[in-house]
This record gives sequence, C-alpha cells and structure tokens, in this order.
Amino acid sequence: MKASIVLLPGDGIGPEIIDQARRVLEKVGQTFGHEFNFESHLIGGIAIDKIGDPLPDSTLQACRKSDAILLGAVGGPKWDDPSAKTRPEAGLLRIRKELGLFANLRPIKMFDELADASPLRREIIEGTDILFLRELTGGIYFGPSERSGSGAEESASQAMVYTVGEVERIVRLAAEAARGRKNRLTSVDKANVLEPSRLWRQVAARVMAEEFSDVHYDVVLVDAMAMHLINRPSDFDVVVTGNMFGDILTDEASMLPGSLGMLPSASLGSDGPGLYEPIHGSAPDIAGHGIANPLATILAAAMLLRHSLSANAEADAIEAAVGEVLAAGLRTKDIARGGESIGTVAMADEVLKRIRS
Ligand SMILES: NC(=O)c1ccc[n+]([C@@H]2O[C@H](COP(=O)([O-])OP(=O)(O)OC[C@H]3O[C@@H](n4cnc5c(N)ncnc54)[C@H](O)[C@@H]3O)[C@@H](O)[C@H]2O)c1
Ligand SMILES: CC(C)[C@H](C(=O)O)[C@@H](O)C(=O)O
Ligand SMILES: [Mg+2]
Repeated sequence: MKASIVLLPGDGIGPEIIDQARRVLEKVGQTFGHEFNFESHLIGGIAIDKIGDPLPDSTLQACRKSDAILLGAVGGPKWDDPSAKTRPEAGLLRIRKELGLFANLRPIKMFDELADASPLRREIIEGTDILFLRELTGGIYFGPSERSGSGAEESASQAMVYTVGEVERIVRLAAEAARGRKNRLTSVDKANVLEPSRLWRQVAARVMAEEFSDVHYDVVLVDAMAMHLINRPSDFDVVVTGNMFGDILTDEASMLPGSLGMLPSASLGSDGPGLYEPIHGSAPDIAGHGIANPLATILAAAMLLRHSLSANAEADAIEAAVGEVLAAGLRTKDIARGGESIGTVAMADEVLKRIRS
C-alpha cells in the first residue's frame, strides 16, 4: 500500500511526540511492506510566528490532498494574550471545520498492565472500555460570539447552537459503533437547563427509537456523568455527547488509564482524510525536557492505520507492542507514579522493538 500522511507537529511537546509516532509508522511500513510518504506542515502558534496564520492555506491544501493527518498539539503561554488577534487553537478548530470532521472518537482503553498508574482503585477501573463520540464541529465552540459594552458593563457571550442534522449524524454513528461493541449507548447532555440539550435529547431519542431500537439506550446529565465516570466507569460502553462536554469528560476519563499521555483520538467526517491526535495539549510545563509520553500519539497513529487506511493488522501490531512495553514495566514519568521512568525517545524505541507482522 502507498499512502500520503500529513504531519502537523504544532507547538510545545507536539514536535517531540510526532517525531516518535512517525518512527513507529515508518517501522510499520518496513515490517508490512507499505510505502508511507510523510509531509510536515505548520499549524498553531508556530504557524502564527512564521506565516501570521494558525492554519496557513498551504497546510489546509496539503491536508485535503492527503490520505490522513497526524497532529501533535497546538498552543502555549507564548500565544495566550487574550487580546491577540488570533490564537493557535483557532487553527485547530478551523481545520476540523474545513474538513468536516464532525465525529471525534476517543477510546478510553485500559491496559491491564497499567492499572498501577491510575489514581483510582483497581476494582473500580477493571473492565473499563468506553468509546466516547464527541461532536466536534458544532455546539458552543462554533456558536456566534460577541463582546460589547465597556467598563463594568462590558460583556461577552458565545451561543451553544445545535441543529437537528448535526445531532442525527453523530447519534447514528455512535449507535452503529455500539452495535459493534456491547450494544449500549449513553447520551450525555444538560437538558434540565440548556435549550440545545433539550433539542439534542429529543432528536437522539427519536433516532434511537426509529432506527436503533435493538441498542440499549439511556441518557445521563453531564454533571452526574462526571461523577459516574470515576465511580462506575465499567458500566459504560459508547457515550455520545456535544463538543464541550466531550472535551471535558474525556480529560477527566484520562485518569482511568492514569494519564492524558495515554489517550488517542480520531476525528472523522463523512468523506476525505481523517485527523488523528492525542487528546492532550502542548504540555508547555514539560516541553523540551524529553519526558513527554509519546504513547497517546503512537496509539493515534494506530487509529489512523485502522480508520483511514483499513490496515487493521498493522494497527493491532502497534497496540500489541504498546501493551508489551507496559507489561515490561516501562513507564514515562506521567505513568510512573514516582517510580523509575524513561524518556520520550526511549519509550518509542521500546515500542519499535516490539512491532511484528
Ligand atoms: N489538541 C490540541 O492541540 C490541544 C489539546 C488540549 C490543550 N491544548 C493547548 O495546550 C496548551 C496547554 O494546555 P493545558 O496545559 O491545559 O493541557 P495539556 O494537555 O497540554 O497538559 C495538561 C497536563 O498534562 C500533562 N501532559 C499532557 N500531555 C502529556 C504527555 N503526553 N506526557 C506527559 N504529560 C502530559 C502536562 O504536562 C500538564 O501537566 C493550551 O494552549 C491548550 O489550549 C491543545
Ligand atoms: C485546544 C482545544 C481547541 C481542543 C478542544 O477543546 O477541542 C483541545 O482541548 C482538544 O481536546 O482537542
Ligand atoms: Mg481538550
């Protein structure tokens, strides 16, 4: 197979972890006889610094032509001025919107070998296997925003907007995913307070009744979900929710496997290339120290192989290698819980050694 993969390293630890995921993909290419062509492009703060735009046209065009995109992270204190004209994060939001990547799959996969890394008790996290489907191109992230007034009367607003069509397509995708798993779908909203959540709940209920009556379906309010997630995580199978709730709940869920550095994601649309990235950010507090956990990005590369290139055996090979590394007790600092740890490159070296066809 030949495939062209665009790499968007971005900011902070982005370049460090993308370098390692690329080495893993190259090893997969050699092992399975594929030709992967990599092109790196600018996004985020570095793109603001070099081109004055967090998503330069050249980057967007290259992404459109590619088979898949692997992104590191964007943002950092250097670009945090609230009065700045643009922000690194705007580049990420725009690429998701431009490519129509409305479905963000965030698997919360437990590696049994890593149970010691979680701050939660083993009996709570055991058996946890959740697939979050976070709606990614709508909701409050993309609603109209405004600043007006001055002095103590100055105000800011941003609207949460969902259309029926946006809810239907993400719920359908989530319900189909549930059919291939434990056949359970939970929809998370704030319908006791928010109008868009009431629309979300009505549309989801109709889609489930009309098209997926075989799937066990329930709804949970987002505040309660934040609690259930760390109290009884193994009760959930597929969880579908809006853009902001999905963002927050999945960072919380990273404490099940033990670190943000363990969670990958896939952002998919109805056609065109998918975008794959860790769920974490640019981790400015550890950038440049060589200690970032590359496994979330390496697992995102596995999702890229599975979802964009239909290379399931190759994706399995990466996931198996990660499992073996963890079983061997090898840990980056974030999952070492004070014990011995290895750095970013050494962790990727250990994964590389274990990639087999
Ligand atoms: N997809 C993205 O590009 C993305 C996602 C989230 C945040 N951000 C941006 O990143 C910047 C920093 O945000 P933040 O600090 O709130 O969140 P963050 O996810 O970057 O970091 C939160 C904490 O987790 C740790 N961490 C994250 N990834 C890690 C890894 N791979 N290995 C070890 N530790 C890791 C960090 O060191 C930090 O202590 C902000 O500008 C934010 O907007 C970008
Ligand atoms: C950086 C930010 C725009 C982004 C989001 O909120 O979607 C991040 O937190 C994520 O989870 O990918
Ligand atoms: Mg986030």
